[in-house]
Amino acid sequence: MMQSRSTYTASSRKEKERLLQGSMMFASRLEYGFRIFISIDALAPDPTICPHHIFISTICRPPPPFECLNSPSTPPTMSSPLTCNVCDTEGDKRDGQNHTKIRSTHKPPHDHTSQITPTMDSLTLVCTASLLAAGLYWFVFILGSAEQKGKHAVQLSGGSIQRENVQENYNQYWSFFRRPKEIETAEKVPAFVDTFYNLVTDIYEWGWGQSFHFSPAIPGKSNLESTKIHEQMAVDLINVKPGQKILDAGCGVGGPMRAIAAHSGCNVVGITINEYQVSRAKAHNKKAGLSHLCDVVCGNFLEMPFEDESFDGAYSIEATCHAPKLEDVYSEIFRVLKPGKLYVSYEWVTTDLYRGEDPEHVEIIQGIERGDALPGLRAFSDIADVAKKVGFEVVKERDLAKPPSRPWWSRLKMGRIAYWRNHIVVTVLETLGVAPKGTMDVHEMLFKTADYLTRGGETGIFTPMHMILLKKPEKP
Ligand SMILES: C=C(CC[C@@H](C)[C@H]1CC[C@H]2C3=CC[C@H]4[C@H](C)[C@@H](O)CC[C@]4(C)[C@H]3CC[C@]12C)C(C)C
Ligand SMILES: C[S@@+](CC[C@H](N)C(=O)[O-])C[C@H]1O[C@@H](n2cnc3c(N)ncnc32)[C@H](O)[C@@H]1O
Repeated sequence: MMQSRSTYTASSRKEKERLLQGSMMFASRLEYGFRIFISIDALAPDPTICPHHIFISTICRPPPPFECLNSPSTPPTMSSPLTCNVCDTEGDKRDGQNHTKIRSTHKPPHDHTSQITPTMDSLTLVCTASLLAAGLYWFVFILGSAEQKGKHAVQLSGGSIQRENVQENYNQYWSFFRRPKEIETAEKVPAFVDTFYNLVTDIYEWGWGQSFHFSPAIPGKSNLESTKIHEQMAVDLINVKPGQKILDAGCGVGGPMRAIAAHSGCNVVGITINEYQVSRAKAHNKKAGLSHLCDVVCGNFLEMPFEDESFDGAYSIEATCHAPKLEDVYSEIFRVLKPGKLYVSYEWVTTDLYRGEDPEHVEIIQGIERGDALPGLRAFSDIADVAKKVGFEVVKERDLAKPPSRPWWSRLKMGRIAYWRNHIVVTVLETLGVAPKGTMDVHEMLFKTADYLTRGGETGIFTPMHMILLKKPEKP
């Protein structure tokens, strides 16, 4: 960049050396404290500054403690023929390569310090780039991954849906709600639920973790620990022994399955309607070294591909709420359970505080149904009746969300700042074409759903953890 020019006199060269020394000292003093500002400034180049020397010119904005060789008594004008003390090119002259108007290096105040080039130039450039890269990495990977073991934001996909069809599938998902009769058609529900999980599975994993359910907050325990305790309680309730075979109806990506297998030593078979979740669950099982205890099948829990009386126990966590008719899934679970064995379910229901005539209550429940692919929430009082109807004995029934349990929705509320950050991450990634088109819409839907769920919890009209423990009677 520095070119020798025979037009320079010895004294001007000496003077320049002196200047260069002074500039270096000054700049090194400034460099440490100002680097960030310099870098930011440098990102918005002033068009009157020589583009080649932009960084250095910016460093030297504070007046230097020495005289400028080229500082003219009158500031240079567009027409004044000055010489650039960095590249020694005369003002207004174009070299066709690096400099548009060399005159611009003489923009007051003193831009002579641009002589610190090229080391400073590249150093600042490298530092700026590194800072930006580190910031971006931190934002997307560290902050962007709300749950430690979740997915990274850059991996967000539409599940088994091809990326160019994500937007269309999201629109289709909403069309179920625009035509309420569709949703009442029970046979269409599994496909609608499947579409939903293609759209949300990655976002759930990214922002929530591998267990797609709520749990009561436990003082002094992390979300991950509280979740595990809630899952282990389910298997403790069904009283199974190591080596026995248990069913996970609606297993998601298998967070509960792995916790339960590791805790109980049982063989867990999970079923989910969503093919993408099967592949995720299998990959997680393998990574956790639990493939020998955990198996996952893609299928409909309304008509399971399992033999009658083939399981020693069964559980479902926040999954059977997707069934258009609860008796259909309960009767299937009844069929595959061995006589005398237990089944526990954590159900999503409206509580006795829900009033169908209260417009706010209706709005909240509708909001929960639409954002969670539910064909219609049931009342807590219906659950035991359905269970008895299909042949189960009710052993225990309790809303695990009731005090002294701590609010399950506090995790949703605490995450609000994270949701905004996620919203920015998703917007950036979709705009850059990294995340498929439609991801922003799905994220926005979940964002609103989180609000409805919180309101459901705060008003007490809804619970996602109505626990019911059922027994298949022994054969007479
Ligand atoms: C049982 C079901 C799912 C329950 C929960 C696991 C999910 C319900 C709402 C979801 C979320 C809402 C807000 C999202 C946020 C905007 C995003 O940035 C990160 C992910 C969320 C936190 C997401 C995580 C999962 C939920 C809490 C239903 C479907 C029967
Ligand atoms: C909210 S997720 C819960 C997953 C898991 N129980 C957990 O807690 O992580 C609901 C699960 O039910 C499954 N599901 C819903 N309807 C289903 C159906 N008809 N057949 C099989 N699985 C179904 C979904 O695919 C999803 O895996």
